[in-house]
Amino acid sequence: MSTTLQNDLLIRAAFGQLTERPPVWMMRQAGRFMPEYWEIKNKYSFLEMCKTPEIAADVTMLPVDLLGIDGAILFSDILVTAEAMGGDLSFEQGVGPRFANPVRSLADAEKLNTDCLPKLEYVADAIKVIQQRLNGSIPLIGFAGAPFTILSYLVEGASSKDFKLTKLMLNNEPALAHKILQKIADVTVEYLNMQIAAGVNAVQLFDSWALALSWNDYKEFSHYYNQQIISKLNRKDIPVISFCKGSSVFAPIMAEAKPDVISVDWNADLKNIKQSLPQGIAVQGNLDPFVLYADKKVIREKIHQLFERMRGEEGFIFNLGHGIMPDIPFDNVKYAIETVKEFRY
Ligand SMILES: Cc1c2[nH]c(c1CCC(=O)O)Cc1[nH]c(c(CCC(=O)O)c1C)Cc1[nH]c(c(CCC(=O)O)c1C)Cc1[nH]c(c(C)c1CCC(=O)O)C2
Repeated sequence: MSTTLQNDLLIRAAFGQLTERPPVWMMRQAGRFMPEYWEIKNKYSFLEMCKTPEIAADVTMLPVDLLGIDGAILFSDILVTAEAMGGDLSFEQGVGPRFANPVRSLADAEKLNTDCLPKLEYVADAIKVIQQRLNGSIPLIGFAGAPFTILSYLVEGASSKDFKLTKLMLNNEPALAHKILQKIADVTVEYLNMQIAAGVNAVQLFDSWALALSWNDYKEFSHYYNQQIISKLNRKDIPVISFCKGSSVFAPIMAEAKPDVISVDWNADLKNIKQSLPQGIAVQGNLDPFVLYADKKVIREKIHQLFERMRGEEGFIFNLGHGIMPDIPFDNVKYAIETVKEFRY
């Protein structure tokens, strides 16, 4: 697939090559910071948008057409796997995701359905529509949520600041947590392989809230499952990107799962992380997204600072350390992308 792309910078960098400039895409690049997103969002609910392939494709294409990024990311959400497994999911304005039936007991866990791939068929359909629209221009990145992060939403029933109930389960009922995590991992393998079969050019595993875990808990409740998933993907020429908040600390463990790319939050020095990893693993990141609120002069300086630090490093994809916030000015995002694209090593 990658050999036929007009712009394969992202794929080359993901496979550890030195590129003429860093490829750029941004987590949450199709979202509320774009007025054009709201034009669509005002007409449909978020889940309707995800589940209607033509609409998911329209939203996926917004940053492609308006920002000129080097990679498109499928418009969907990490929580669709949990919904397909039986989670009663809704997204409320200003509240975020909610599961009306949180999973907190063995009986709840047993109800989770792992035979749910047909319910996610709309994602494969969306991928096919998006690939027609992209028409070989840039790679399409598919994704899924990692089991620990999905578990946290299923247990808490909503976004959480401290993951109190989730950690209580890990500590008091580890066997229950493992039962749920294994079910999520099994679904995630099938789901990502479905996305690969439908035509994505790369996949990213989002373990956004791994940051909440201690070193040992990360190994036991997160890494163990991420490694299983990554080892079971039909990767061939499809690079696998592993993202978590906490990667500044967990990168050495993440590397053991053998992803092609580790996506790094903004706490660490990216070159130090890169050089500490086994040969051949690429890095993605790691601009603090809050920089995008600043003056353009500052945005430019911080991007160039990162690039100078990464000069000569093979396998570097520019991205943020986490997603774009909804109130970041569109103009600043566009400026940041132009700044990356003008740069040459
Ligand atoms: C934790 C997480 C979620 N979803 C996701 C993560 C992991 C990435 C991260 O850590 O930011 C991943 C995600 N969510 C969305 C995408 C689409 C592609 C992209 O542009 O990156 C991706 C890759 C769309 C979305 N997912 C959501 C929106 C906003 C929906 C709306 O319009 O109200 C979008 C565009 C809703 C969502 N979905 C989720 C939350 C917490 C929320 C509400 C809070 C928030 O908006 O940040 C769960």
